[in-house]
Amino acid sequence: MEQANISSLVSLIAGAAGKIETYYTANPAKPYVPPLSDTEPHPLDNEIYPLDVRQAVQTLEGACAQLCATLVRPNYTILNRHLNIYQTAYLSVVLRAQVADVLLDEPAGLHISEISKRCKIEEKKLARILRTLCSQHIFREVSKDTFANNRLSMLLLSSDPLSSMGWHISDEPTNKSAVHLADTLLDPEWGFSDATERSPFNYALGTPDPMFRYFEGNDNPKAAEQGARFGKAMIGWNAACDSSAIVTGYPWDKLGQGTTVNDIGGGVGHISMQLCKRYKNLNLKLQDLPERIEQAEKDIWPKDCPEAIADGRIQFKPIDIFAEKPIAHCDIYLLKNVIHLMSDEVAIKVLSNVRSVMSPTSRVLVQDYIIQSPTQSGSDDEFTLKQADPPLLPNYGVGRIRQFYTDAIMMVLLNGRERTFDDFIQIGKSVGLDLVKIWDMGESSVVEFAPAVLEK
Ligand SMILES: C[S@@+](CC[C@H](N)C(=O)[O-])C[C@H]1O[C@@H](n2cnc3c(N)ncnc32)[C@H](O)[C@@H]1O
Repeated sequence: MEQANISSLVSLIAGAAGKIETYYTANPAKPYVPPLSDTEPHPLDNEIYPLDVRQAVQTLEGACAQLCATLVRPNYTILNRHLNIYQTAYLSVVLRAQVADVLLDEPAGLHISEISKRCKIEEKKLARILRTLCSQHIFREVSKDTFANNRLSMLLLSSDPLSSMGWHISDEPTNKSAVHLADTLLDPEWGFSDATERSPFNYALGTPDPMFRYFEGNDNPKAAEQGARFGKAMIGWNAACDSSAIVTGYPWDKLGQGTTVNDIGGGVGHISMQLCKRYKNLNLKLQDLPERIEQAEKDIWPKDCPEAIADGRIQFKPIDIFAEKPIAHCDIYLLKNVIHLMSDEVAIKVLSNVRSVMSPTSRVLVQDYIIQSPTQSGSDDEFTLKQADPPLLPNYGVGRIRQFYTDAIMMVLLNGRERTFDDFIQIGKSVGLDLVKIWDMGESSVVEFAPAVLEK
């Protein structure tokens, strides 16, 4: 009779927790793990985790979840999963009512009557919502009916870009579209279509425009506001998922003076700007839809990186990647969190447009998740990501769940998808690109392609 391996999971948890604690205690400025009640940032909060610490975090989250799923009665667990919907609904309320902002600079907390007055939500209802979130370690009930911020609720402040991502997920467009996922998939016409404009987003919002077109906001101020909010949201996403790791995880400094990097679908240029500031050998080009490029050129870069404009190290050029070719003969074409927006058919079209303007020495860098299977898939090698040790699921289970949630976001909003290693090889092959290397960025990965060598 096969038995669950409880003690191995417990020791994985102990080992991973110890490793993370050591990482904190080695920090010279604040050599301790801050308590949840602390509202001051810790210097490590926005540091990119070293790979071994990242793996410890994934092991901790994966093993805790696997241990609970194993030991706790199944009907407890499944019922709680169904009830998760209320966490999203409650987060939406506190974001919209800006509760964290109201509690800012109130270390002793505020009585619910005062919070209610300032947030314009009925007192007893708001208390129930806050108490539920406190029980999930978001906010703190200091004494009965008096609430304060804590380490987690500080990330709900309207000034924090992650709160923009919270709005994007818990409100329109994501939440409303996700509610219609089952309807869309069970619709005999919509469910079997890979067309971008046949996604649950279009089903739910009743618009024929793909989400990013909709975000351009033509005659629709609400959509334009959501689009601008999304630009900020991506900054929060990148910080939370360490996806800026590409800034230090790829050998940019080894590239020659004047290397041109075209950040295609680069949004307002959050990554380009970091590359520009850090590596003086790089010249950047930023291409995105007109609205984003205008925001970048007129608003963001003059404020945050005027020196790049003065030195002519940044070029802004709008593009519709579905219909146009990018600027030709760049050394590097970076598509970060862009290819996953697309079905295979569209991704092939976009990448073949890129391929058609590449020089023989150009490279394409695609940064997305590489989907890992929950079943063992041979041994780790230079082209695969490290698998977890048993009894953990080989893909770390809940420890790497964001790869699957991001895949869900793509399906719901755009009929896009995250891809496996084999999917990437296949897509590359079909447009004349050969795989050079997989760069493990801790959570997502960078797939480097070069023009395929033609066989004589
Ligand atoms: C998920 S965001 C990624 C932004 C940025 N690369 C990053 O990782 O922070 C996708 C970007 O693709 C852009 N995009 C979507 N459709 C596009 C199109 N047809 N042409 C050009 N850019 C597009 C969006 O405006 C958005 O900035």
